[in-house]
Formats: sequence, C-alpha cells, structure tokens
Amino acid sequence: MSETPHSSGQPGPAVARLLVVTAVAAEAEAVLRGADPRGGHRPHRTPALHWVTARPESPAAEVEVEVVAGGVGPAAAAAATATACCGARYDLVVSAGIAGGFAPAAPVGSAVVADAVLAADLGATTAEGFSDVTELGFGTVRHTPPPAAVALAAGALRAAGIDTAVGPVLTVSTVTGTADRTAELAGRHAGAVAEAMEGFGVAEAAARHGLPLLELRTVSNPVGPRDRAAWRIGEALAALERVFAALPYRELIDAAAQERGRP
Ligand SMILES: O=C(O)c1cccc(C(=O)CC[C@H]2O[C@@H](n3cnc4c(=O)[nH]cnc43)[C@H](O)[C@@H]2O)c1
Repeated sequence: MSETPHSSGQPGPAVARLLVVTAVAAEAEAVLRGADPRGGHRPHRTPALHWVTARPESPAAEVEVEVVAGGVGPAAAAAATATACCGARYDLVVSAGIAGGFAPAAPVGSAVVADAVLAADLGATTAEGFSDVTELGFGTVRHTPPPAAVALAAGALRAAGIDTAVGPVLTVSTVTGTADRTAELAGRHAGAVAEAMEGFGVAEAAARHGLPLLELRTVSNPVGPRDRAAWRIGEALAALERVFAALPYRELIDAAAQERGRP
C-alpha cells in the first residue's frame, strides 16, 4: 500500500485498492451493491465493463473497490485481470461470482471461500486417465490464497449469518453436466467445495503481477446432471451481494499483505 499525498503536503492515510473480477455484469452489479450500498460507484466501459467505488471504513483507512466483468471462462478472466493490473495498482485481487456447489458442502444459496484455486481440466487424457499439466512437466494447476485472509473472510461471512464452506474451488472450461463427471472431479479433488470457470485465470494473472488472490463465490446450482432451469441465479446473486456487504475489506488486504512479508 502506498501513502497518498495529503492537502497539507504530508503523507495521508493509505488507500488500499481491491480488484474484483467477475464473469458477467449481473455478478459485478451484485458485488457493487454489497460493497457500495449507497450506490455511488462510477461506471466505465474500458477495458471491459468496469466500475469503481470508494468504501471508507474509518477516517484512517480507505478502501477503493474496482469491479471488472471480464467475461466467461479462464482465458477471458486472465486477460481482463492482466489488463486491469497493467493499468492500476492493486493490493488484493478477488475472483468472484456464482458457482456450482459440490454436495453436501455447498448447497444452493451458500458461499464458498477457496483455500486452493485449481485448474481441473488443464492436462491430457490418456488410456490410464487424466494427467494434469504439472504431471506432464509444465506449469502449475494450483494457486493458494493467503490462509489468514481465507480464514478472515470465512469468519466474517459466518458472523454475518452466511452459510460458508472453505475448500478447493475448481476452475473448468466446460460446466459439469453428468453424474460420472461429477464423481470423477470429486474423486480427483478431495474436499472440493465448488466449480466455476474463471478463478484459475484470475489467479494466473494476479500471480504474474505479484498480487495475492482470493476466490469468493455463491452457489447457484449443484454440480451434477445438467438442469439449467434449476439454477437459482437470483438467489446466488442476492447471496453474493450479502457476501460483499459483510467483508472486512481493510483487514483482508492487511492480512494478505502480511503473509507476503509486507507491512
Ligand atoms: O443468466 C443470468 O442472468 C446470469 C446471471 C449471472 C451469471 C450468469 C452466468 O451464467 C455466469 C456464468 C458463470 O457461472 C459460473 N458457474 C455457475 N455454476 C457453474 C457450474 O456448475 N459449473 C461451472 N461454472 C458455473 C461460472 O463461473 C460462469 O462464468 C447468468
């Protein structure tokens, strides 16, 4: 975090900056309704749909929240996050939106906080089964959010009465739609609480910018046989708004910074 110049010429309170990346505008709007209940945010159209708001939490500590609706899927999410991070300074990046929840950990309407962000279908299928890219000798399939910030976020959501699970969140390029695929993913990723389509892309971009990452989602549907008509998107968006109303922004940013060895 940097010191902001004050009208006196002395350094003033540091403004901490949070970047939230969602897939679609409806998710970004839910995030902003929660983060900015007074509705004072300023919309922009570049680089994607993009909103900025200030969230003063105490006279000594301001937080500015920027929300980008970067598109569906890991590639769009990575491109939007990297573009945003090239244009401004942030202290923490959050991948947010709706998700499919694995039963019984994450029922519809509940929240999930990722303690690992996993690329679940980045690899190769062979006669012996699936090998991820790390097993094939390339790159990574895992990003680990700062544990203290994960615990802080989950504690704040539970304190606000939001049913919250903590565990690995899978990033997939294809939404799971069969019982076999559900069992395969759950078998390969013990303890997985949810799947969505952007977290790993956001994480890859944040890591290249040296920034800590969280993934926070609310559940619109169970992971399982496809039944799009049963997705409870309105319920998940309302829960997403409650999540972003309950977060202790400044403490989260400070916790993430401390784990990176910064003051
Ligand atoms: O139709 C709408 O009104 C609407 C409003 C908000 C979001 C959507 C989306 O379809 C967003 C796509 C988004 O959803 C995530 N998601 C949700 N459930 C799953 C799932 O079971 N498996 C994978 N991804 C899921 C995902 O991150 C997509 O980007 C529509």
